[in-house]
Amino acid sequence: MNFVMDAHIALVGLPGSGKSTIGRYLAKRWSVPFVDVDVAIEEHIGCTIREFFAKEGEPKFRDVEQEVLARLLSNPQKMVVATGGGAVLRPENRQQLMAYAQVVYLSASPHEIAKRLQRDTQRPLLQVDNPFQRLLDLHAIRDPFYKEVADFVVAGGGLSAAQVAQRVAMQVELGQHS
Ligand SMILES: Nc1ncnc2c1ncn2[C@@H]1O[C@H](COP(=O)(O)OP(=O)(O)OP(=O)(O)O)[C@@H](O)[C@H]1O
Ligand SMILES: O=C(O)C1=C[C@@H](O)[C@@H](O)[C@H](O)C1
Ligand SMILES: [Mg+2]
Repeated sequence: MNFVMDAHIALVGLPGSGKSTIGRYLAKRWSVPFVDVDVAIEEHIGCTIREFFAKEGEPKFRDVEQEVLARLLSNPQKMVVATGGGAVLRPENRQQLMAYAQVVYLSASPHEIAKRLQRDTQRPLLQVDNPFQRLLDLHAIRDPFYKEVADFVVAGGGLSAAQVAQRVAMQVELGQHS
């Protein structure tokens, strides 16, 4: 594919919206590195995010997330970056994303995500009695932030991950030529 990335491509969206899955596909398509901020954070802290949440709490996690995200975005090598679902909560992160990346919001309904993640045990914020209600609450708070930072919003309702990835690729590649 003859597409030259002049900025990082960052994916934002709720937990389970497909950032890691679709990010990997895009990086392969464009032959650039893929970085999952959650994985980079786990390398930095030396344990899982779930363990870190339990030991240190969410505010400390957000400090680490901010530091790791800023470091990754300052890399001159252009990459596809899957952000953590809550990265947009901090204004500093929103500014960094808007300054150093083209941002794609993978918009998916809480209902669809709840179905996808029925058996998930790794996402600390969803280990509650009613994960669907939690997703509704997260969506209400975060949707305006995701939209604020996004250059593109791609809705994935009823599409497979491969189809969503295809849509994102088209939007970004067309955007470069418009
Ligand atoms: N469009 C889609 N249709 C169906 N399943 C999907 C779609 N996108 C992702 N999935 C599946 O949903 C699950 C969650 O996707 P993924 O881990 O990529 O989300 P994420 O946005 O990276 O989540 P997190 O913020 O928690 O890291 C995976 O099992 C993935 O295969
Ligand atoms: O939605 C969130 O706040 C989070 C999502 C994950 O990607 C991780 O960054 C962490 O579990 C927090
Ligand atoms: Mg992920």
